[in-house]
Amino acid sequence: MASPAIHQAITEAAAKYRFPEGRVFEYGTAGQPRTANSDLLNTVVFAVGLLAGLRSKKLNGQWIGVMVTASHNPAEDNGVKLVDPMAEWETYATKLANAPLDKVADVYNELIKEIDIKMDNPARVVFARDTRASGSRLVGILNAALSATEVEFMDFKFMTTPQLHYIVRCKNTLGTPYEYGEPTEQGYYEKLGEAFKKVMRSVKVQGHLTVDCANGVGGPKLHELIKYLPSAEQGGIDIKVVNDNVINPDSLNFECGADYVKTKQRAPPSSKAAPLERCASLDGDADRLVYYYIDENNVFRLLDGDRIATLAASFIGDLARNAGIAQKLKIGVIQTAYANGASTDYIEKVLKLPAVCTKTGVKHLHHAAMRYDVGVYFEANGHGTVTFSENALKTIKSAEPQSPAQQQALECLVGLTDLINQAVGDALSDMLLVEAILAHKGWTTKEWLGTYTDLPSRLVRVEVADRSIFKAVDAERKLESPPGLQDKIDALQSRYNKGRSFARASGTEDAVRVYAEAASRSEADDLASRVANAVKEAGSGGDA
Ligand SMILES: CC(=O)N[C@H]1[C@@H](OP(=O)(O)O)O[C@H](CO)[C@@H](O)[C@@H]1O
Ligand SMILES: [Mg+2]
Repeated sequence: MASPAIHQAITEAAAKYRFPEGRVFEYGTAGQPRTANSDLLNTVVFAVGLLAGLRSKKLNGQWIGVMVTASHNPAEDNGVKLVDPMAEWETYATKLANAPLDKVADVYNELIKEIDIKMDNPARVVFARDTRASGSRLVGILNAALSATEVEFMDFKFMTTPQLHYIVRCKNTLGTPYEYGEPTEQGYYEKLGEAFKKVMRSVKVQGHLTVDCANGVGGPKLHELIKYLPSAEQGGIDIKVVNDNVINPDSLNFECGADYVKTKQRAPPSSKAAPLERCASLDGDADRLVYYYIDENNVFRLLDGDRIATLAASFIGDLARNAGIAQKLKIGVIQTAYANGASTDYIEKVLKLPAVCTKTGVKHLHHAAMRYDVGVYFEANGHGTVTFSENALKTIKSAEPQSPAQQQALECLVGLTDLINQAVGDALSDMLLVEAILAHKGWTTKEWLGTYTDLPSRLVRVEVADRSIFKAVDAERKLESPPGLQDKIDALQSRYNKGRSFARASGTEDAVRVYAEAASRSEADDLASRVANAVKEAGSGGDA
């Protein structure tokens, strides 16, 4: 039980908010309630603050992170993510967030009993926010919840989501053999800068890179990171930062950023990049990254998360072989059903690595990646990273090189384990990884694109009356409900050369997403629209 003083403090603090009438909050794909109107979030953020404290107590005072962001979504949206998501805690969060405000303290007490929390344990929380205007108000609410429950906390102000993950990992490993780094923003830049220098010891980046920061928190943070990187003359990267306006809050994710580029399949209209210039886009909280360029025929060429995954897996595989430790490292690539079929083929047939498909949402990919010594995971939209197991770290760090070539490969691998943010997908760290790999391979984006040819694909959003009737199975590649719809999709896709299509309810939007790919653009479009029609019919109660 909470002390009567805490119970009262919670009730008093909660009395300042108004529960949004008729609203039920749910957890989405990213474990993050998000809403188009940030005013509705007050009570959710308050609940998340209470819960973060409980979670920390449950873990004997481990630091828990809370990030206030709505990522790639419009500027007026906001949301909140817990660093260290745990599936069963999502139900607790839902309970707290949906409790009437005068009952929040009672529900808090019920949870203490249900989760069996020792109230004498310390509770520690760190939080940060992206550049959204509503962020400061929401952080104030977090502050109120944490203060009411006497939780120790640190406000890291503006940060990218991966930076906050980094801080949490550093704080929780401090003084252990797995110490991750200095738990400060500067520590983050220093770690990446040092690691990048190590990985780049024998090579040079060719040409320059233009980075579109979605007018989000990634802009100022990239400017900062650049100070810790070797300059172009020293063999480092010549980075041109664009869309780094955080003064005008409405420009966030507006006609720019990784989500715009991936979904619209085009460069931001503001882009001034010349043909063949290497470009990258981050999303609003800098945990997604995509690359692209305009080719000599003025055609837009996208290098998305699938491409980053295949590039990283191929490079790390080569390094492991060159270092003489390939037999000791089990490498796997984790994707979702949205990965282009050509990338999966390339992973299995050319790289000869296992390709695993999980449900959408990085929490699922991350989990699956941890089953490998080196787990490369990326969503097609550009969110991902590489995880190294304890065994991998030990093998890499203790291997005795038998030749200068082996030594070089080992040093590079050691550098990669520091360069890659193993806590979470991190656009800034992933960008340095891609730049380093291209430099090592001596590749331009054109050669990178040439590794395989994407199958034309189409993603369609279908609005239905009730998306909850669409129940997916088999890593969300098949629907078990509504009855009969999957048979229809199967029949449709079998009519197209290399046809593959699936439908699943979005976890973040009130819609069903339909994906289709096939050998040609017209076939992919046709398949997508037919499956979308079947979904629409089934969703309106018609005969599927
Ligand atoms: C097709 C697609 O890109 N889906 C996205 C989207 O999830 P949905 O459940 O599809 O709405 O948002 C998630 C959170 O950002 C992201 O992890 C996921 O990849
Ligand atoms: Mg994001």
